[in-house]
Amino acid sequence: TRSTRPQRMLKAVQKNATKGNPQSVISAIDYFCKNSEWAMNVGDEKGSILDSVVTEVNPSTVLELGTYCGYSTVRIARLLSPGTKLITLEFNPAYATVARQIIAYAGLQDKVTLVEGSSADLIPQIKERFGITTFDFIFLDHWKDRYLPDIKLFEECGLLRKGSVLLADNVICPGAPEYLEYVRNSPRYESRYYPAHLEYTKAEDGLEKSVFLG
Ligand SMILES: O=C(NCCNC(=O)c1cc(-c2ccc(F)cc2)cc(O)c1O)c1cc(O)ncn1
Ligand SMILES: [Mg+2]
Repeated sequence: TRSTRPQRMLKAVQKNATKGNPQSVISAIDYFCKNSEWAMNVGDEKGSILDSVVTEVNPSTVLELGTYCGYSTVRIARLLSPGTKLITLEFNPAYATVARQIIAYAGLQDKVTLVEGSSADLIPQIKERFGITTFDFIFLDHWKDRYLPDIKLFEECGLLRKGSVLLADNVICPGAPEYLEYVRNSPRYESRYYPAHLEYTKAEDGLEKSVFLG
């Protein structure tokens, strides 16, 4: 039977990247998406903004919602201080299987805990299952209609502290209008929009960075 796009992306990484070299994995995926098949990775333009925010925050506790093939997982994990791990949630088992292999090819498996399941189920379990009190940095890149309910869940579960940084992909395309309205109008967040483009295209998109004020 025909391979899937994530499987073809993995093959491209195994063919064109160097094992244990995260930058070469990132470049191989971007090359595949620009020259072979578009895929919904955060991409190089928004990825550079992600890099700068992660570097600025230098987080000790990190959560990513929406692993997909692990592109942004590799981008984030390669910047973390030694001993720091990130938790990434993926609902789709086929995506998770490819992501584990791409993360391992980059040599970052010891810095990543990939959990399969829905954010609605997993967020309330995080404190107990992973011994986390609060997150320093959260990257939202999963189902766009889950951004708002999940940020409310973070608040309810006490997973945010004064200064926690949330960075959301695709706030313009496909869009997360209710989430934007919430973080931009809530007195509990300081929000800033980083304009960019939908990965590998000229369509408008961007990242929204929101700092929890406590
Ligand atoms: O599709 C699941 N997650 C990906 C969420 N991410 C996106 O949907 C996403 C989409 C786009 C996008 C933009 C323009 C366009 F024309 C088509 C797609 C871009 C992005 O950067 C994303 O991040 C999924 C499946 C499943 O079965 N269970 C749980 N989650
Ligand atoms: Mg995205």
